[in-house]
Amino acid sequence: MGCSGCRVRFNFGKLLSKVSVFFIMVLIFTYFFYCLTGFCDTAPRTLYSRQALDGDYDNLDDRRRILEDLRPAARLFFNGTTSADARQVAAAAAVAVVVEEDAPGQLPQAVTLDSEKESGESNGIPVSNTFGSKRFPQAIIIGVKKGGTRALLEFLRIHPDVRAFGAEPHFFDRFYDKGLEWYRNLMPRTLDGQITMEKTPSYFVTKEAPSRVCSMNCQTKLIVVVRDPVTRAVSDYTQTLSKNPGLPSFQSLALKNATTGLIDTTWSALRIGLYVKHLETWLQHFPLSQFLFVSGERLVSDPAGEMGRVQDFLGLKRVISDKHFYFNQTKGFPCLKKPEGSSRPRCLGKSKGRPHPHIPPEVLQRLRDFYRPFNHRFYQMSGQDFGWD
Ligand SMILES: Nc1ncnc2c1ncn2[C@@H]1O[C@H](COP(=O)(O)OS(=O)(=O)O)[C@@H](OP(=O)(O)O)[C@H]1O
Repeated sequence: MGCSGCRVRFNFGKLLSKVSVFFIMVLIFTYFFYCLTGFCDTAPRTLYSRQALDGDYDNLDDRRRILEDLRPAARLFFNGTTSADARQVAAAAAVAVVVEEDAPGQLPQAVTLDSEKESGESNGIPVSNTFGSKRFPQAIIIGVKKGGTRALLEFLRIHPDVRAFGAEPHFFDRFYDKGLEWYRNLMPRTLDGQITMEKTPSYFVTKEAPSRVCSMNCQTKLIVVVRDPVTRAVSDYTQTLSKNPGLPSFQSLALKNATTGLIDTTWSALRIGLYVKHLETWLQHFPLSQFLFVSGERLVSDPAGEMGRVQDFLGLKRVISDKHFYFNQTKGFPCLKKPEGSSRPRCLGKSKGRPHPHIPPEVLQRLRDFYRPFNHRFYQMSGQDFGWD
Protein backbone atom coordinates (compact mmCIF):
# COMPACT_ATOMS: atom_id res chain seq x y z
CA MET A 1 0.00 0.00 0.00
CA GLY A 2 2.61 2.42 1.25
CA CYS A 3 4.90 1.47 -1.64
CA SER A 4 2.26 1.99 -4.31
CA GLY A 5 1.67 5.56 -2.89
CA CYS A 6 5.41 6.18 -3.26
CA ARG A 7 5.31 4.95 -6.86
CA VAL A 8 2.45 7.28 -7.73
CA ARG A 9 4.34 10.23 -6.21
CA PHE A 10 7.52 9.15 -7.99
CA ASN A 11 5.71 8.85 -11.36
CA PHE A 12 4.06 12.23 -10.86
CA GLY A 13 7.45 13.82 -10.14
CA LYS A 14 8.88 12.24 -13.29
CA LEU A 15 5.96 13.49 -15.35
CA LEU A 16 6.36 17.00 -13.93
CA SER A 17 10.02 17.11 -14.86
CA LYS A 18 9.19 15.81 -18.38
CA VAL A 19 6.58 18.57 -18.80
CA SER A 20 9.03 21.26 -17.66
CA VAL A 21 11.70 19.94 -20.03
CA PHE A 22 9.09 20.03 -22.81
CA PHE A 23 8.17 23.65 -22.04
CA ILE A 24 11.80 24.69 -21.87
CA MET A 25 12.35 23.04 -25.27
CA VAL A 26 9.34 24.91 -26.67
CA LEU A 27 10.70 28.20 -25.32
CA ILE A 28 14.16 27.58 -26.78
CA PHE A 29 12.64 26.53 -30.09
CA THR A 30 10.44 29.65 -30.22
CA TYR A 31 13.43 31.88 -29.49
CA PHE A 32 15.52 30.31 -32.26
CA PHE A 33 12.57 30.40 -34.61
CA TYR A 34 12.20 34.17 -34.16
CA CYS A 35 15.91 34.76 -34.45
CA LEU A 36 16.19 32.65 -37.59
CA THR A 37 13.31 34.50 -39.19
CA GLY A 38 15.06 37.79 -38.39
CA PHE A 39 12.73 39.04 -35.67
CA CYS A 40 15.75 39.71 -33.46
CA ASP A 41 16.69 42.39 -36.06
CA THR A 42 13.62 44.40 -35.21
CA ALA A 43 14.85 45.65 -31.86
CA PRO A 44 16.69 48.70 -33.25
CA ARG A 45 13.67 49.49 -35.43
CA THR A 46 11.44 49.55 -32.40
CA LEU A 47 13.79 51.96 -30.70
CA TYR A 48 13.96 54.03 -33.84
CA SER A 49 10.21 54.16 -34.22
CA ARG A 50 9.83 55.81 -30.84
CA GLN A 51 12.23 58.58 -31.84
CA ALA A 52 11.37 59.03 -35.49
CA LEU A 53 7.71 59.40 -34.77
CA ASP A 54 8.52 62.49 -32.75
CA GLY A 55 9.35 64.23 -36.05
CA ASP A 56 7.69 67.30 -37.46
CA TYR A 57 6.79 65.76 -40.77
CA ASP A 58 3.69 63.80 -41.66
CA ASN A 59 3.83 61.72 -38.49
CA LEU A 60 0.31 60.51 -38.85
CA ASP A 61 0.97 59.35 -42.37
CA ASP A 62 4.13 57.61 -41.20
CA ARG A 63 2.23 55.78 -38.47
CA ARG A 64 -0.45 54.79 -40.88
CA ARG A 65 2.21 53.72 -43.36
CA ILE A 66 3.95 51.51 -40.81
CA LEU A 67 0.66 49.95 -39.77
CA GLU A 68 -0.33 49.50 -43.41
CA ASP A 69 3.00 47.91 -44.22
CA LEU A 70 2.45 45.40 -41.48
CA ARG A 71 -1.27 44.71 -41.84
CA PRO A 72 -1.08 42.34 -44.84
CA ALA A 73 1.46 40.27 -42.94
CA ALA A 74 -0.87 40.07 -39.98
CA ARG A 75 -3.69 38.93 -42.27
CA LEU A 76 -1.47 36.23 -43.75
CA PHE A 77 -0.45 35.16 -40.29
CA PHE A 78 -4.00 34.41 -39.33
CA ASN A 79 -4.69 32.69 -42.64
CA GLY A 80 -1.65 30.44 -42.47
CA THR A 81 1.64 31.36 -40.97
CA THR A 82 4.95 31.37 -42.73
CA SER A 83 8.14 32.28 -40.98
CA ALA A 84 8.46 35.70 -42.65
CA ASP A 85 4.87 36.53 -41.80
CA ALA A 86 5.42 35.64 -38.16
CA ARG A 87 8.32 38.00 -38.06
CA GLN A 88 6.23 40.87 -39.36
CA VAL A 89 3.33 40.19 -37.06
CA ALA A 90 5.68 40.32 -34.12
CA ALA A 91 7.15 43.54 -35.50
CA ALA A 92 3.66 44.96 -35.92
CA ALA A 93 2.92 44.30 -32.30
CA ALA A 94 6.17 45.95 -31.28
CA VAL A 95 5.57 49.02 -33.45
CA ALA A 96 1.98 49.35 -32.30
CA VAL A 97 3.16 49.43 -28.70
CA VAL A 98 5.72 52.08 -29.55
CA VAL A 99 3.18 54.20 -31.43
CA GLU A 100 0.85 54.08 -28.48
CA GLU A 101 3.59 55.09 -26.07
CA ASP A 102 4.78 57.83 -28.38
CA ALA A 103 1.50 59.66 -28.89
CA PRO A 104 -1.39 58.04 -27.10
CA GLY A 105 -3.72 60.81 -28.21
CA GLN A 106 -3.04 60.15 -31.86
CA LEU A 107 -3.13 56.39 -31.96
CA PRO A 108 -6.91 56.05 -32.24
CA GLN A 109 -6.86 58.46 -35.18
CA ALA A 110 -4.16 56.43 -36.92
CA VAL A 111 -6.04 53.23 -36.26
CA THR A 112 -9.26 54.75 -37.54
CA LEU A 113 -7.62 55.78 -40.76
CA ASP A 114 -6.18 52.33 -41.09
CA SER A 115 -9.40 50.55 -40.33
CA GLU A 116 -11.23 52.64 -42.94
CA LYS A 117 -9.44 50.44 -45.40
CA GLU A 118 -10.65 47.23 -43.87
CA SER A 119 -13.07 46.48 -46.65
CA GLY A 120 -11.95 42.91 -47.00
CA GLU A 121 -9.82 43.68 -50.02
CA SER A 122 -6.10 43.28 -49.96
CA ASN A 123 -4.42 46.65 -50.28
CA GLY A 124 -1.75 44.91 -52.30
CA ILE A 125 1.20 46.37 -50.49
CA PRO A 126 3.94 43.79 -50.89
CA VAL A 127 4.88 41.81 -47.83
CA SER A 128 8.57 42.05 -47.29
CA ASN A 129 10.41 38.86 -46.58
CA THR A 130 13.82 37.61 -45.67
CA PHE A 131 15.01 37.40 -49.29
CA GLY A 132 17.48 39.98 -50.48
CA SER A 133 19.67 42.28 -48.44
CA LYS A 134 19.35 45.48 -46.51
CA ARG A 135 21.28 48.05 -48.47
CA PHE A 136 22.01 51.74 -48.09
CA PRO A 137 19.66 53.83 -50.21
CA GLN A 138 20.94 54.41 -53.71
CA ALA A 139 18.53 57.35 -54.00
CA ILE A 140 17.16 59.72 -51.36
CA ILE A 141 14.37 62.28 -51.51
CA ILE A 142 16.19 65.01 -49.58
CA GLY A 143 13.58 67.78 -49.79
CA VAL A 144 11.84 70.02 -49.59
CA LYS A 145 9.47 70.04 -46.66
CA LYS A 146 5.89 70.49 -47.94
CA GLY A 147 7.08 70.12 -51.52
CA GLY A 148 5.13 66.93 -52.24
CA THR A 149 7.72 64.45 -50.97
CA ARG A 150 5.17 61.99 -49.55
CA ALA A 151 3.24 61.92 -52.83
CA LEU A 152 6.46 61.25 -54.74
CA LEU A 153 7.54 58.41 -52.46
CA GLU A 154 4.10 56.79 -52.47
CA PHE A 155 3.92 57.01 -56.26
CA LEU A 156 7.40 55.49 -56.56
CA ARG A 157 6.50 52.64 -54.28
CA ILE A 158 4.18 51.18 -56.87
CA HIS A 159 7.22 50.47 -59.02
CA PRO A 160 8.26 46.83 -58.58
CA ASP A 161 11.95 47.79 -58.57
CA VAL A 162 11.66 50.32 -55.77
CA ARG A 163 11.61 49.46 -52.09
CA ALA A 164 11.40 52.29 -49.62
CA PHE A 165 11.38 52.83 -45.91
CA GLY A 166 7.92 54.21 -45.11
CA ALA A 167 8.69 56.66 -42.32
CA GLU A 168 11.27 59.45 -42.33
CA PRO A 169 14.49 58.04 -40.83
CA HIS A 170 16.06 61.48 -40.13
CA PHE A 171 19.42 59.74 -40.03
CA PHE A 172 21.57 62.45 -41.60
CA ASP A 173 20.14 65.19 -39.42
CA ARG A 174 18.93 63.81 -36.07
CA PHE A 175 20.21 60.28 -35.61
CA TYR A 176 23.62 60.36 -37.24
CA ASP A 177 25.34 59.28 -34.04
CA LYS A 178 23.49 55.95 -34.23
CA GLY A 179 25.86 54.92 -36.99
CA LEU A 180 25.54 53.69 -40.54
CA GLU A 181 24.67 50.10 -39.60
CA TRP A 182 21.67 51.32 -37.64
CA TYR A 183 20.57 53.23 -40.72
CA ARG A 184 21.08 50.30 -43.08
CA ASN A 185 19.18 48.03 -40.75
CA LEU A 186 16.11 50.28 -41.09
CA MET A 187 15.94 49.71 -44.81
CA PRO A 188 13.72 47.10 -46.43
CA ARG A 189 15.41 44.16 -48.06
CA THR A 190 16.01 44.45 -51.79
CA LEU A 191 16.90 41.99 -54.49
CA ASP A 192 19.60 42.72 -57.05
CA GLY A 193 18.37 45.37 -59.44
CA GLN A 194 15.92 46.88 -56.96
CA ILE A 195 16.49 50.37 -55.60
CA THR A 196 16.38 51.18 -51.90
CA MET A 197 14.97 54.62 -51.10
CA GLU A 198 13.97 56.84 -48.23
CA LYS A 199 12.69 60.38 -47.85
CA THR A 200 13.54 62.94 -45.21
CA PRO A 201 12.77 66.47 -46.43
CA SER A 202 14.82 68.20 -43.72
CA TYR A 203 18.09 66.89 -45.20
CA PHE A 204 17.98 69.60 -47.86
CA VAL A 205 18.33 72.38 -45.26
CA THR A 206 20.73 70.55 -42.91
CA LYS A 207 24.28 71.88 -43.32
CA GLU A 208 25.92 68.62 -42.21
CA ALA A 209 23.77 66.38 -44.42
CA PRO A 210 25.70 66.67 -47.75
CA SER A 211 29.06 65.59 -46.31
CA ARG A 212 27.38 62.84 -44.29
CA VAL A 213 25.48 61.44 -47.28
CA CYS A 214 28.70 61.59 -49.30
CA SER A 215 30.63 59.72 -46.65
CA MET A 216 28.02 56.95 -46.95
CA ASN A 217 28.15 57.00 -50.76
CA CYS A 218 29.08 59.92 -52.99
CA GLN A 219 27.19 58.28 -55.88
CA THR A 220 23.83 58.56 -54.09
CA LYS A 221 21.14 60.03 -56.33
CA LEU A 222 19.41 63.01 -54.79
CA ILE A 223 15.85 64.02 -55.51
CA VAL A 224 14.48 67.41 -54.50
CA VAL A 225 10.78 68.16 -54.88
CA VAL A 226 10.51 71.94 -55.11
CA ARG A 227 7.39 74.05 -54.93
CA ASP A 228 6.72 77.78 -55.18
CA PRO A 229 8.44 78.99 -51.99
CA VAL A 230 5.52 81.29 -51.13
CA THR A 231 2.91 78.50 -51.29
CA ARG A 232 5.39 76.21 -49.57
CA ALA A 233 5.75 78.69 -46.69
CA VAL A 234 1.96 78.93 -46.33
CA SER A 235 1.72 75.13 -46.39
CA ASP A 236 4.41 74.89 -43.70
CA TYR A 237 2.59 77.49 -41.61
CA THR A 238 -0.71 75.60 -42.08
CA GLN A 239 0.89 72.43 -40.76
CA THR A 240 2.25 74.20 -37.64
CA LEU A 241 -1.10 75.94 -37.14
CA SER A 242 -2.90 72.60 -37.20
CA LYS A 243 -0.76 71.46 -34.27
CA ASN A 244 -0.80 74.81 -32.47
CA PRO A 245 -4.01 76.76 -33.11
CA GLY A 246 -2.77 79.69 -30.97
CA LEU A 247 0.03 80.46 -33.45
CA PRO A 248 0.37 84.18 -34.40
CA SER A 249 -0.81 85.14 -37.89
CA PHE A 250 1.29 84.24 -40.94
CA GLN A 251 1.93 87.92 -41.70
CA SER A 252 3.14 88.72 -38.19
CA LEU A 253 5.66 85.89 -38.42
CA ALA A 254 6.72 86.64 -42.00
CA LEU A 255 7.29 90.37 -41.65
CA LYS A 256 9.70 91.93 -39.18
CA ASN A 257 7.85 95.17 -39.49
CA ALA A 258 4.48 95.57 -41.17
CA THR A 259 5.22 99.17 -42.29
CA THR A 260 8.62 98.55 -43.85
CA GLY A 261 7.60 95.09 -45.09
CA LEU A 262 11.00 93.71 -44.07
CA ILE A 263 11.01 89.91 -44.37
CA ASP A 264 12.02 87.81 -41.39
CA THR A 265 14.35 85.24 -42.92
CA THR A 266 15.10 83.75 -39.52
CA TRP A 267 11.63 82.15 -39.66
CA SER A 268 12.25 78.63 -40.88
CA ALA A 269 9.07 78.60 -42.98
CA LEU A 270 10.68 81.32 -45.11
CA ARG A 271 14.30 80.22 -44.90
CA ILE A 272 13.56 76.77 -46.34
CA GLY A 273 12.33 78.46 -49.55
CA LEU A 274 15.78 79.95 -50.31
CA TYR A 275 16.47 76.90 -52.47
CA VAL A 276 19.52 78.33 -54.18
CA LYS A 277 21.29 78.79 -50.85
CA HIS A 278 20.72 75.21 -49.76
CA LEU A 279 21.64 73.86 -53.17
CA GLU A 280 24.95 75.73 -53.04
CA THR A 281 25.85 73.79 -49.91
CA TRP A 282 24.99 70.46 -51.54
CA LEU A 283 26.93 71.30 -54.69
CA GLN A 284 30.11 71.49 -52.63
CA HIS A 285 29.82 67.72 -52.22
CA PHE A 286 27.79 66.41 -55.19
CA PRO A 287 27.83 67.22 -58.91
CA LEU A 288 24.63 68.68 -60.38
CA SER A 289 24.18 65.53 -62.50
CA GLN A 290 23.34 63.59 -59.35
CA PHE A 291 20.31 65.78 -58.59
CA LEU A 292 16.82 65.59 -59.93
CA PHE A 293 14.53 68.52 -59.28
CA VAL A 294 10.90 67.51 -59.34
CA SER A 295 8.28 70.19 -59.72
CA GLY A 296 5.81 69.96 -56.84
CA GLU A 297 3.24 71.76 -59.02
CA ARG A 298 3.61 69.31 -61.91
CA LEU A 299 3.46 66.38 -59.52
CA VAL A 300 -0.13 67.54 -58.95
CA SER A 301 -1.05 68.69 -62.47
CA ASP A 302 0.73 65.91 -64.39
CA PRO A 303 1.85 63.16 -62.00
CA ALA A 304 2.54 60.62 -64.76
CA GLY A 305 4.73 63.08 -66.70
CA GLU A 306 6.76 63.94 -63.62
CA MET A 307 7.04 60.28 -62.63
CA GLY A 308 8.40 59.54 -66.11
CA ARG A 309 11.31 61.90 -65.42
CA VAL A 310 11.89 60.35 -62.02
CA GLN A 311 11.95 56.80 -63.41
CA ASP A 312 14.40 57.84 -66.13
CA PHE A 313 16.65 59.51 -63.60
CA LEU A 314 16.67 56.40 -61.43
CA GLY A 315 17.39 54.19 -64.44
CA LEU A 316 14.08 52.37 -64.01
CA LYS A 317 11.83 50.98 -66.66
CA ARG A 318 8.88 53.37 -67.17
CA VAL A 319 6.22 51.38 -65.35
CA ILE A 320 4.34 54.17 -63.56
CA SER A 321 2.14 55.92 -66.09
CA ASP A 322 -1.18 57.72 -66.60
CA LYS A 323 -3.08 54.54 -65.97
CA HIS A 324 -2.03 54.58 -62.31
CA PHE A 325 -3.63 57.95 -61.49
CA TYR A 326 -7.01 59.57 -61.34
CA PHE A 327 -7.95 63.02 -60.16
CA ASN A 328 -10.06 62.87 -57.01
CA GLN A 329 -12.41 65.86 -57.09
CA THR A 330 -13.13 65.76 -53.36
CA LYS A 331 -9.48 65.62 -52.40
CA GLY A 332 -8.49 68.01 -55.17
CA PHE A 333 -5.38 65.96 -55.91
CA PRO A 334 -4.28 63.03 -58.02
CA CYS A 335 -4.68 59.72 -56.24
CA LEU A 336 -3.51 56.20 -56.98
CA LYS A 337 -6.04 54.14 -58.93
CA LYS A 338 -4.56 50.80 -58.06
CA PRO A 339 -1.98 50.84 -55.34
CA GLU A 340 -0.19 47.75 -56.59
CA GLY A 341 -2.42 44.75 -57.05
CA SER A 342 -5.42 46.35 -55.39
CA SER A 343 -8.61 47.40 -57.09
CA ARG A 344 -9.20 50.04 -54.41
CA PRO A 345 -8.05 53.61 -55.15
CA ARG A 346 -6.06 55.47 -52.55
CA CYS A 347 -5.38 59.13 -51.82
CA LEU A 348 -2.84 60.51 -49.38
CA GLY A 349 -3.96 61.18 -45.81
CA LYS A 350 -5.72 64.21 -44.39
CA SER A 351 -2.47 65.99 -43.54
CA LYS A 352 -1.73 66.24 -47.28
CA GLY A 353 -3.72 68.78 -49.22
CA ARG A 354 -5.04 70.76 -46.26
CA PRO A 355 -6.90 73.97 -47.05
CA HIS A 356 -4.63 76.98 -46.48
CA PRO A 357 -5.73 79.98 -44.40
CA HIS A 358 -6.37 83.30 -46.13
CA ILE A 359 -3.21 85.42 -46.30
CA PRO A 360 -3.53 89.11 -47.30
CA PRO A 361 -2.59 89.43 -51.00
CA GLU A 362 -0.13 92.26 -50.29
CA VAL A 363 1.81 89.96 -47.92
CA LEU A 364 1.96 87.25 -50.59
CA GLN A 365 3.09 89.83 -53.15
CA ARG A 366 5.79 91.08 -50.80
CA LEU A 367 7.05 87.52 -50.43
CA ARG A 368 6.97 86.94 -54.19
CA ASP A 369 9.13 90.02 -54.69
CA PHE A 370 11.47 88.82 -51.99
CA TYR A 371 11.92 85.34 -53.47
CA ARG A 372 12.17 86.41 -57.16
CA PRO A 373 15.97 86.92 -57.31
CA PHE A 374 16.61 83.75 -55.33
CA ASN A 375 14.26 81.79 -57.60
CA HIS A 376 16.02 83.06 -60.70
CA ARG A 377 19.40 82.04 -59.37
CA PHE A 378 17.93 78.66 -58.52
CA TYR A 379 16.60 78.27 -62.09
CA GLN A 380 20.08 79.07 -63.41
CA MET A 381 21.84 76.73 -61.05
CA SER A 382 19.44 73.82 -61.57
CA GLY A 383 19.00 74.46 -65.29
CA GLN A 384 15.20 74.39 -64.95
CA ASP A 385 12.64 77.20 -64.94
CA PHE A 386 9.87 76.33 -62.50
CA GLY A 387 7.76 79.35 -63.50
CA TRP A 388 6.96 80.63 -60.03
CA ASP A 389 6.86 84.30 -61.03
N1 LIG B 1 -1.29 63.60 -54.76
C1 LIG B 1 -1.20 64.42 -53.72
N2 LIG B 1 -2.06 64.32 -52.69
C2 LIG B 1 -1.97 65.16 -51.65
N3 LIG B 1 -1.04 66.14 -51.54
C3 LIG B 1 -0.17 66.27 -52.54
C4 LIG B 1 -0.22 65.43 -53.66
N4 LIG B 1 0.76 65.82 -54.50
C5 LIG B 1 1.37 66.84 -53.94
N5 LIG B 1 0.83 67.13 -52.75
C6 LIG B 1 1.26 68.21 -51.88
O1 LIG B 1 2.14 67.66 -50.90
C7 LIG B 1 2.18 68.62 -49.87
C8 LIG B 1 2.82 68.01 -48.66
O2 LIG B 1 4.17 67.87 -48.98
P1 LIG B 1 5.10 66.81 -48.29
O3 LIG B 1 4.53 65.45 -48.47
O4 LIG B 1 6.47 67.02 -48.82
O5 LIG B 1 5.01 67.25 -46.78
S1 LIG B 1 6.01 66.86 -45.59
O6 LIG B 1 7.17 67.73 -45.69
O7 LIG B 1 6.33 65.44 -45.73
O8 LIG B 1 5.21 67.15 -44.39
C9 LIG B 1 0.74 69.04 -49.69
O9 LIG B 1 0.74 70.35 -49.20
P2 LIG B 1 -0.61 71.07 -48.68
O10 LIG B 1 -1.51 71.18 -49.85
O11 LIG B 1 -0.16 72.37 -48.19
O12 LIG B 1 -1.14 70.17 -47.61
C10 LIG B 1 0.15 68.91 -51.09
O13 LIG B 1 -0.08 70.13 -51.74
